[in-house]
Amino acid sequence: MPLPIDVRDRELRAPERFDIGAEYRADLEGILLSRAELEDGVSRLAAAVTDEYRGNPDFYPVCVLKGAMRFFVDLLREIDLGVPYSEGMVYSSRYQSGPTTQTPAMEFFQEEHLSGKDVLLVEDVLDEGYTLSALRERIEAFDPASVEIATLFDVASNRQVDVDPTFDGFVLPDGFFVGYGLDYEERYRDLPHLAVLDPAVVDG
Ligand SMILES: O=P(O)(O)OC[C@H]1O[C@H](OP(=O)(O)OP(=O)(O)O)[C@H](O)[C@@H]1O
Repeated sequence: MPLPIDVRDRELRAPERFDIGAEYRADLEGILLSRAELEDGVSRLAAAVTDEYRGNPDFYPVCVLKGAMRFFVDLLREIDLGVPYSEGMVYSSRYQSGPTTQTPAMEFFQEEHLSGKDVLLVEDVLDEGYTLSALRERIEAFDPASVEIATLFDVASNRQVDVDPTFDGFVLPDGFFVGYGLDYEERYRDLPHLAVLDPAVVDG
């Protein structure tokens, strides 16, 4: 199956059918992608990234914290370029206490290492696009050789600014997703599946 995998029309499955605790199940409307389906998507992305960067010591994957942490580790575990390369990370958040901002708060680690590198921004979800647009602009100021994007999830219908991923895992419908790094008020990142949160949890 070619990437991205479009799951916009897929039906949710009942949380009771999955190996998750009752404390979680009560808060979920349903499961869109199981752990096994996520693993398969990550493997396909890893193969595509490997094909593109094989033998390139300037490959510089950057983890966009915190949401992409799990995806980043799982992706890199399956990438073997045959040469040593280095890795970076950036903390980025649009959702500080207070209203959502278009420009994320961001903090790079070792941004001087970006110069001359073939940067791959590794993101859990590309939604409105403000985050990756701002990150890319900031990275370009450090004179990298190239900047590409790998996202596991893509809510393409929500895009507000022009950002296209080079490596795109799953195209999602609009919805409030949690799991595999995605959170609601910092909870549910640890859920191994991708689920839709029950609106009652958000509405209180
Ligand atoms: O395309 P956008 O509409 O800008 O949204 C996508 C961003 O939102 C989430 O991060 P968030 O700011 O919630 O921080 P987190 O990674 O710590 O959850 C997600 O991890 C992306 O970085």
